[in-house]
Amino acid sequence: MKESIGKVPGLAVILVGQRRDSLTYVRNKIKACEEAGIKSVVAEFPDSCAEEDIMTSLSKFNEDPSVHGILVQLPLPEHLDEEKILNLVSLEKDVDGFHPINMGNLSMRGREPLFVPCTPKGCLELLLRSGVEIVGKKAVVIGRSNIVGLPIALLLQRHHATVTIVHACTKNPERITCEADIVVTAAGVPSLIRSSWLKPGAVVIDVGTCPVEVD
Ligand SMILES: NC(=O)C1=CN([C@@H]2O[C@H](COP(=O)(O)OP(=O)(O)OC[C@H]3O[C@@H](n4cnc5c(N)ncnc54)[C@H](OP(=O)(O)O)[C@@H]3O)[C@@H](O)[C@H]2O)C=CC1
Ligand SMILES: Nc1nc(=O)c2c([nH]1)NC[C@@H]1CN(c3ccc(C(=O)N[C@@H](CCC(=O)O)C(=O)O)cc3)C=[N+]21
Repeated sequence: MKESIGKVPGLAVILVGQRRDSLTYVRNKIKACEEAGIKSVVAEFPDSCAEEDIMTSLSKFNEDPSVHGILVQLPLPEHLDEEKILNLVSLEKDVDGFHPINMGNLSMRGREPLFVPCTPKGCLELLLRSGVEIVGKKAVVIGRSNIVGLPIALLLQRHHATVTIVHACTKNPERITCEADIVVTAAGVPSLIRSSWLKPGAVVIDVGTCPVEVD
């Protein structure tokens, strides 16, 4: 990085609590940073920490010129106000793309967000690099979370697909998915999609990961 852009980019990660999945994801991110020549720092807080502690740490990262990107690992413990915390992340450092202004710009025509959430961006990239036509196609996204389902749906719409979102309250989801040319599923429910849910030849991306017990 230093050689190619003359600077060492810095990533700051805020990690609250000891969730096993979060620890794994953060470890993977740090490893990816090392491989890419990005300097990373992790600010770790106990589950019981005060909101103020996180806000103070975030403000420091916002002002630190050696930090170019900030990630707040989600989910946060219940007692913390996710909205308040994510709102404080500087727009220019919001590499997750979770700030409401970045999400808002993603959803508006003619606007460009500074960052797009990485998993949705990866899904779109996968479709584009695989030569899947998106314009005018029927796409169904299963899940509407802020970090996966919603931004994927918005991205597909930006690429001129006709998008339907299926969620936990959707009646007869099978009838909707079986008409889709493209299905992106991110519900976190294993074995939700059966073959009868899909049109032959449909392109399917399964974003979901689900831990299963093996003996
Ligand atoms: N590979 C990757 O990079 C990533 C993978 N993931 C994985 O993707 C999955 C989704 O993650 P995330 O979006 O954070 O999860 P959330 O739990 O926040 O959201 C799940 C979504 O799925 C919907 N849903 C739940 N059950 C059903 C159902 N039976 N039928 C239809 N829709 C349903 C929910 O609907 P409702 O809104 O109505 O409750 C909700 O919108 C998880 O398995 C997660 O591990 C997540 C991030 C990155
Ligand atoms: N601020 C924030 N940003 C996130 O990007 C974010 C988050 N919070 N909270 C939780 C979700 C979940 N998430 C995943 C990332 C990678 C895999 C992934 O790569 N899974 C590997 C396995 C990884 C492993 O277990 O070693 C796989 O499916 O092959 C899954 C899920 C990111 N999230």
